[in-house]
Amino acid sequence: MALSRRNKVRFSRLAVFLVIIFVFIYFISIPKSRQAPASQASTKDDRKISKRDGVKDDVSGIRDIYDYIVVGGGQSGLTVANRLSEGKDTVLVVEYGYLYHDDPLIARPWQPFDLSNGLFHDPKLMFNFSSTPQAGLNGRTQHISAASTVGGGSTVNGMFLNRGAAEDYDAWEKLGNPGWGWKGMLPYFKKSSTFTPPGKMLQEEYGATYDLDAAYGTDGPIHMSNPEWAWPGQKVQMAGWRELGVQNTTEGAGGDAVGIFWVPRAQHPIDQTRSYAVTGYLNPALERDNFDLLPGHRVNEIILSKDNEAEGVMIQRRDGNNTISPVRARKEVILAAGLHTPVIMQRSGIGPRRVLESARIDVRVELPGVGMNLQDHPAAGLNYVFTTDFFINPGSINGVQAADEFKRTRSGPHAGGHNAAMFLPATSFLNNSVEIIQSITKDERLQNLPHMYAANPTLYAGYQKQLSILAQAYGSNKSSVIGTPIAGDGYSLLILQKPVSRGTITLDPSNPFGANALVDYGTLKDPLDLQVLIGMIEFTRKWYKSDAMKRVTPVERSPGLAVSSYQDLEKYVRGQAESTIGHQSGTTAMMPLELGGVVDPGLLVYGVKRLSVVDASMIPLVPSTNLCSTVYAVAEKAADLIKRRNRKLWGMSY
Ligand SMILES: Cc1cc2nc3c(=O)[nH]c(=O)nc-3n(C[C@H](O)[C@H](O)[C@H](O)COP(=O)(O)OP(=O)(O)OC[C@H]3O[C@@H](n4cnc5c(N)ncnc54)[C@H](O)[C@@H]3O)c2cc1C
Repeated sequence: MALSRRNKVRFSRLAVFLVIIFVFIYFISIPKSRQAPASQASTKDDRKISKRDGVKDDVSGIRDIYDYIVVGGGQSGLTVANRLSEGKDTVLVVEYGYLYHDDPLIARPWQPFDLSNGLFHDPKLMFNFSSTPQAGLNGRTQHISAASTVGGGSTVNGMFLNRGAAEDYDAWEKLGNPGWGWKGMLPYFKKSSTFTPPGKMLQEEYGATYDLDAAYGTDGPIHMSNPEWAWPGQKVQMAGWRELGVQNTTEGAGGDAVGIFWVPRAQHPIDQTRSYAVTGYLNPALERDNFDLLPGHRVNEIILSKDNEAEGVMIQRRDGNNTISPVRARKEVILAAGLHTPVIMQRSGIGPRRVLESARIDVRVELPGVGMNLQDHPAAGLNYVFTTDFFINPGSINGVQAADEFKRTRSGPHAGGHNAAMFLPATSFLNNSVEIIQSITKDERLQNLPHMYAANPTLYAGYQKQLSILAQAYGSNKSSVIGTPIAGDGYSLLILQKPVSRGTITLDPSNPFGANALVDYGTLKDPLDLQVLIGMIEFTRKWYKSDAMKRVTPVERSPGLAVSSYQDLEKYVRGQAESTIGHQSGTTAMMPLELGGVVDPGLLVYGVKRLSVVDASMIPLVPSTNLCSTVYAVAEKAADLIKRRNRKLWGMSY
């Protein structure tokens, strides 16, 4: 039926009116308390968004429904999203941060050679808030070290791409997770990486070794390589450790991550630029029609059906617009929001009853473990000056010369930083290791746990199971409890790899949707962690006195040799140590429900259908290593598990 012109005008006015009414009713029906404030970002928006079609500016550019929605376009999120979009399934990644494709500091963070002011602390790339006061650190708060940009931690991290020892992953299996031991993880370490062996100079002059077959892949998305360059001081430092009985390990990435070994960097071997989730996983996915990335948007909560099925997510722009929009997922909602994964679950009514009730959130699924079991790698430092130093050393580099050398040769200090490390078993440096091992499983440990553990016996049960595994690890010479970079300078960063203290991440009950998460690292709350760090300080002082180290005539600047009694060292560590090196993990642990676990070995959240977790928060017990390559392997394995179960459910879609 043809409409007259006047009727056409009337009809379109009516349609516009109805749309306005609908939109108005929809948005006033979303309580203000479920909206985030306009922006929590402290810096101006100077992002550079790729013009590629898959990068969306706004919800108007995305579909109403996707097969998969990935919450968080950080390291694990991009990895999983790439693999899930390999076939025909549609995938949306919602990421709070922005995409900075062309930032030269991301590609080569070593250019200014001052990381204290550089990439790690660039506010545009990071979440900018602090932890709660840390009782174990004299009440000091800690800067949260977590990325908020596309690529997440892989965009900002130190590019040190090591792996834990086989026993670290076998511990995950022992915690009730078949298939997650070293044997189950190795194929995914390999799948995620392409390894280029160290060059002739590193091998001949510095003794760099590797074992290609035992450890590496040759066609994965992430490059692992070392520039043909090292600090001369590193040789001396390694010789000093050898005097104290520490052995060299041929290959640290093949399950034998104990002793002194060379560590490849997440670096492209040709141009020495960062190889990360954006270059390895995002860029190829952006070529596909079935893949969309929505940066600059925050997922507030998961949409749950009446019978607790994850149907989609509620998303909101990060900058200045309080509009909240739903997006639906046909197959699965996948949480990859790192530090914020437990908070998103809690906002959605999934978590410990007391936490949810204090924030007046309806309890949809009571899961006591959500936000508990927080682990990181706390670190303390010793500062020395080498009065007979080498040229060139990290303190003496001339930025202009180094930049010029890099331009000419693609080598020198600007070609890349740390490339060697030492990881030590407890028995190799602690005088009282037997006493410490015996005390690990004692009941006194329970007194140092976060008060929220008291509300649920499963949390205690899980922790006690972890302690029994930790006691074995502390007694094993194939598992390390301290790691330290071998960096060629006089700063010794001593990193505790197997803490027994635990922390929590919870929403702020006074403003669950708007305020920052409450992050309590629980650092050094348990005195056992302190004992181990102090034991390592003493061992490190011995090392500075070794014949090899005498060559550089080291003089201790801090804490200073006058600080030598246990009490004085305790004071020093509590006043100086840091809670985090960006390794927040464990808060939605993969463990059985009766051990306070949150996800099953398929990474599905207990009590919720079609909701999984794939980021570092699924780690039940933090491995003795920096986490980047572990996160890639977990996410690769997660993608296989997710594809497999959905293929069964939905029939072959590709
Ligand atoms: C400064 C720093 C240095 C590090 N150095 C090293 C190193 O040298 N070697 C190493 O092996 N490891 C290192 N790590 C650790 C490693 O990079 C991380 O463990 C890893 O990247 C974590 O990956 P993820 O996927 O779990 O989380 P992330 O990569 O942090 O991803 C989470 C993403 O979710 C987004 N997000 C959060 N909330 C929301 C929301 N509500 N809605 C939408 N998106 C959201 C965030 O913006 C972020 O991009 C470092 C980490 C940091 C922070």
